[in-house]
Amino acid sequence: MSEAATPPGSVPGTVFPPGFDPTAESVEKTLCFRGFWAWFVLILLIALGISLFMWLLRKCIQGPAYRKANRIDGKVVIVTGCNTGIGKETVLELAKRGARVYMACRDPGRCEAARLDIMDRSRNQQLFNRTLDLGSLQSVRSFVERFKAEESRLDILINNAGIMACPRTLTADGYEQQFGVNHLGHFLLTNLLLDRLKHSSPSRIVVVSSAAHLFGRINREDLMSEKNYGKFFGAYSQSKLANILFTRKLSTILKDTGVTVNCCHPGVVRTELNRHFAGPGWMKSVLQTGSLYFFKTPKAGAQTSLRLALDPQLEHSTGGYYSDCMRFPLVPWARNMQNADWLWRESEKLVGLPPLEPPPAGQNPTQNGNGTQNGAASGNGNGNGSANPVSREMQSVETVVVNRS
Ligand SMILES: NC(=O)C1=CN([C@@H]2O[C@H](COP(=O)(O)OP(=O)(O)OC[C@H]3O[C@@H](n4cnc5c(N)ncnc54)[C@H](OP(=O)(O)O)[C@@H]3O)[C@@H](O)[C@H]2O)C=CC1
Ligand SMILES: CC1=C(/C=C/C(C)=C/C=C/C(C)=C/C=O)C(C)(C)CCC1
Repeated sequence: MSEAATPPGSVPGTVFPPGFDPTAESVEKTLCFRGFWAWFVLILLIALGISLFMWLLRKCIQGPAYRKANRIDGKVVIVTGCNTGIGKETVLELAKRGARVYMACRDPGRCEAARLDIMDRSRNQQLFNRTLDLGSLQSVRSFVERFKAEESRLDILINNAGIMACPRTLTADGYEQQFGVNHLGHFLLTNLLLDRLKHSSPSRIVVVSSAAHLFGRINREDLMSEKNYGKFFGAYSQSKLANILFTRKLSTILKDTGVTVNCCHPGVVRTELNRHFAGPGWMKSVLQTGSLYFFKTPKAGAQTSLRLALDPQLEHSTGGYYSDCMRFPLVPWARNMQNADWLWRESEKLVGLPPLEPPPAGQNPTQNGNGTQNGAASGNGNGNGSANPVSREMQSVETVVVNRS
């Protein structure tokens, strides 16, 4: 038997099996990554993959932006709670599009700082600093009175202001703070402005609610959370559910008037809404760091409000709930019209507005739904010495022109 041939370059005497080509193998080996470079490339590829994934995830978290370029030159807009957060970004965008914006804030100093900043960035001088404390029905009335003296029209009202998970405190009128500010203050404000909105139709109301409404229930027996106060899952989520029921009821009241009303969840947004967070410092730090990546920016959080306020395609859409600029169906308890009716009547009494509709048969018009007399929740201790704040409001209703036709 003859031995296999020894190819040139191989160690003399080495025996190779038939068909084996050692030159080809050495070429192959030089093409292969090994050692440091192999690891370097592998790690680089993994890092690139992770970065791409994180970039896509962040894009998804930020959600879609309102991209239509329509302008609203000269349109009159009110935005509540807009010295910071989502409200400030909303005003900035509206100002860039030429709106005349009334910035309705509780702290005139903070409002002025925001107004100057927005004027600078938008080159729009038509921004006005107006004081509105939604935790005081008197402040709401004063704001409306001044606004009506200044403007004969109102094209867009954005009920944005909000307070979350604070310790149990009361509004100036003795109502639980979150229900009072997030729902009742806006309820009165909107009702007092309806005549201007109707006069300016087509016009729009945007209500900034929250996905927290999913945890909410309207607690007819304890609307002011006197017996049981849960900061987030009780009072805040109830107030945000109230925002939605208010939107639903108002959309039926405003049918065929040319005034639309929609509500939204802005997403989880990195703002000052957490200011009452009382958890441990380490948790705050973790959230602070995580939120840089996993929360929306205030600008991204403003996009759904902006679409509801601006999109010509939504001119006739009303009564809807939106998130990430899209309409979403509501859970049954957020479209329960019996609850919406009850809450509407109850809110009328609590803010001292005359009833829009007659009370249901068998109910004393001076009684609220849980059988107690009208007025702040009993024993409210409102701290301003007023014995019956709502009856005082009832009186002052007569002094404010309430055109609800
Ligand atoms: N951030 C989030 O993840 C989410 C926010 N939302 C909703 O978005 C809205 C905007 O919140 P966001 O921007 O995040 O929060 P911020 O706390 O950053 O802004 C809230 C605004 O509301 C104002 N405000 C609070 N209380 C009153 C009051 N009594 N009268 C008038 N204005 C008041 C604040 O004024 P001041 O600075 O003077 O206190 C501030 O301007 C709220 O309705 C909130 O419930 C909903 C879901 C998630
Ligand atoms: C505590 C804390 C934060 C977390 C805020 C959270 C968790 C907000 C959630 C808001 C929701 C869910 C609102 C719904 O309406 C921040 C901003 C990261 C800053 C650092 C401290």
